[in-house]
Amino acid sequence: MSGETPIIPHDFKFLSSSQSSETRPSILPFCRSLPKVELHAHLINGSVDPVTLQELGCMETSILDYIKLASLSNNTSRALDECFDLFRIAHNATNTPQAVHLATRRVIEDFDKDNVIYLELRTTPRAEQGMTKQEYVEAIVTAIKEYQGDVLVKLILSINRSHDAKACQDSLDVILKKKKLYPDIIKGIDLSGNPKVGGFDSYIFKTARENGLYTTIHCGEVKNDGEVTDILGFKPDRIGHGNFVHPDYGGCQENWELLCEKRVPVECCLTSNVMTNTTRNYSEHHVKELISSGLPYTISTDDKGVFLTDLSREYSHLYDDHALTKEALWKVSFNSVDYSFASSAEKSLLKSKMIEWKRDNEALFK
Ligand SMILES: CNc1ncnc2c1ncn2[C@@H]1O[C@H](COP(=O)(O)O)[C@@H](O)[C@H]1O
Repeated sequence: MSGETPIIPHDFKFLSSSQSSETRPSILPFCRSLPKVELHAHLINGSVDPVTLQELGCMETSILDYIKLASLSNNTSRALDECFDLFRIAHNATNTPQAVHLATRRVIEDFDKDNVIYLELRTTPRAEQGMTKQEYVEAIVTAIKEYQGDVLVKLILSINRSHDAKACQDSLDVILKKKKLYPDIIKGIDLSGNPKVGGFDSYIFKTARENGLYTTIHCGEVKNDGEVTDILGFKPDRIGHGNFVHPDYGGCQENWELLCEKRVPVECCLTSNVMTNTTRNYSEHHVKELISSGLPYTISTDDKGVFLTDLSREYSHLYDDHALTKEALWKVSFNSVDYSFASSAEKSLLKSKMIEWKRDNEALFK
């Protein structure tokens, strides 16, 4: 790629670095070397980075559009809708099994470079002209199986909440079929998509659970108290975002109490929430409430390609904006192993790796 025009202009202003207080700037190297666990990453639309889009033949103007939220001020109520408009860009660039395969490989390599030791990717089975939903999933599973590096990779298949009942049932059929074929890779089912559209259909998730899939559901990414009650009542294995649960953050007391009672781990995506304007800023993010109440949570990137972030940067915000110690950062990653959909044997192995890393890197904690 040398000699080509850089995709990201040199004067590009990254929202995540300009908004963080970054009082102790030296934390990023620690976060980089920390072995990390990523549990909430949307594969194609979201995690594919600008360089890979270029490799896939995407036009430069589209690539700049794809990352425009990372430079815009987020104080617009359109930010979340704009984000969903942008997702078509990566979809257009990945409409063959070969492109989906390459995109998956590159996303795994990116997380590998960031010292992620366990990665759960999630994606919505998608049909295109010349590609069925089954072929789409096959291309991703093949890329995961071929990958030879150090990251343990699992797949969560998503249902898009904006799709009609027939399309959701069709996706569920594909998901259950593929789960039977690849039980060690396909571990869970997710509900995602524009939170302002569609809803939670408990039947789909009950059926998935009965068929041995773990469940994670986007919940309270925008205010919707009734839906949050239904989702928490279902008690998924994890929820995504959870911004609008606590009454001080636009939710309600009943739902907060339900979360405290059920202790469903929350996948927190700070930069994504700041950029889509579903939280005010990093330091006022609702993770603050989860930390002070001792509730289970994990830190994730959501859409690292769109928001120009990575998991190390997300961890650095816990230190800079929520005053967590290095020891506490390590514990967040360590605890995330328990919330993952890995097998017991895999969890033990991951935990041993983390304990060993800590023992070998005591000096970094001083
Ligand atoms: C910003 N917060 C978010 N909230 C809800 N759903 C999101 C999301 N970010 C991404 N997605 C969901 O993931 C899809 C892209 O990945 P795949 O093409 O399936 O791999 C998007 O189309 C959307 O449905």
